[in-house]
Amino acid sequence: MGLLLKVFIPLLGAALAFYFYSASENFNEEMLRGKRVIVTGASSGIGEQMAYHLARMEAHLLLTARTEAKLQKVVKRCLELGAASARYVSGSMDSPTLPEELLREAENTWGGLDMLILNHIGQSGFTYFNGDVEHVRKLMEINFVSYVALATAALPMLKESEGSIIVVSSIAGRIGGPFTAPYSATKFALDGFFSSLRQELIIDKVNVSITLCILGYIDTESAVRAVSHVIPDAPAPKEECALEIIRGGALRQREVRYPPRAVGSMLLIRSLAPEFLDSIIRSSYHVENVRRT
Ligand SMILES: NC(=O)C1=CN([C@@H]2O[C@H](COP(=O)(O)OP(=O)(O)OC[C@H]3O[C@@H](n4cnc5c(N)ncnc54)[C@H](OP(=O)(O)O)[C@@H]3O)[C@@H](O)[C@H]2O)C=CC1
Ligand SMILES: C[C@H](CCC(=O)NCCS(=O)(=O)O)[C@H]1CC[C@H]2[C@@H]3C(=O)C[C@@H]4C[C@H](O)CC[C@]4(C)[C@H]3CC[C@]12C
Repeated sequence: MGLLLKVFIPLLGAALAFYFYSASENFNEEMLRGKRVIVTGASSGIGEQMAYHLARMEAHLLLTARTEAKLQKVVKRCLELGAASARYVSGSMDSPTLPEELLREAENTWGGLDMLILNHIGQSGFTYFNGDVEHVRKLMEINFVSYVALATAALPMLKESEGSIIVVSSIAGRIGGPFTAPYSATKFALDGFFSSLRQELIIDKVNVSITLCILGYIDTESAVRAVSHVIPDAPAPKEECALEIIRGGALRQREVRYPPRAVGSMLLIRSLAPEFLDSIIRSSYHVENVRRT
């Protein structure tokens, strides 16, 4: 039984994940040439790396995040890398007016939109839930409600272009591990909303694809800072992660899993033996290093 769980099931998961989600055969970077793409949370981490890949692919870019100075640098680099055009709108996604402002900018500048990449997250710690309900409310607004508002404002243009919505989520949006209760809730909510919306678009014969990205631990500065003292695993590279997200979105896949083996194995074990998975997660963390707030 031990051998079955440790070796066979992860291998089977990896094989199935490879079969269902491998996209390398059909992807061509020219698919993105001249496309009009919005990337949120583009001032750092995975969002920044997606902007650089899209720039090399000669897409038109509209980037957003709060920090103007960082966005200016990312836009400059995108233009050096070959973006067809690159601009930004700065602001916080807890503002209810920013989604419409951003989509108005896309309409005025480009007259349409091909791809909306929803990637930003608000600040949250990796720690025990301390009862701060106001934090949960605010994080829901930034990590979930603003995604809904952005997709809603973008849909008329995406219907016109038969475009794509890419939603960056996490394994924490499928499996509730410890120390991420508010964050995990926002990511579960994304799955519920966008999976339901996908069904409605299909029923209405609207050709707008929705790709949900289920990511494991990635080596962005903020993630490593938050968890490296608790999680001993090596994080996966943000550059490759960013490319896999774009690839999956361009191919209109329902789901992207990255890193595929780790994420696929966890999801498979959870469906077969959820309590066993919970205990593996608890025992693999250095819980003694978790700082209470
Ligand atoms: N790194 C990881 O291990 C994993 C990441 N993910 C997901 O990947 C995505 C990117 O994560 P990652 O690159 O690590 O995150 P980062 O912390 O590196 O980047 C977060 C981005 O969001 C922006 N942001 C933060 N607060 C706000 C706000 N209030 N309004 C608008 N923008 C905001 C930040 O810019 P600024 O501060 O300038 O506003 C930044 O551009 C997220 O959706 C995350 O859930 C999923 C699983 C694992
Ligand atoms: C705690 C991280 C969020 C850090 C943060 O606040 N970022 C915003 C900074 S900013 O406002 O200044 O821009 C979490 C972000 C991603 C999480 C990781 C994840 O989603 C995958 C795993 C899920 C599992 O359930 C727990 C471990 C994870 C590696 C998880 C850890 C917490 C994050 C790094």
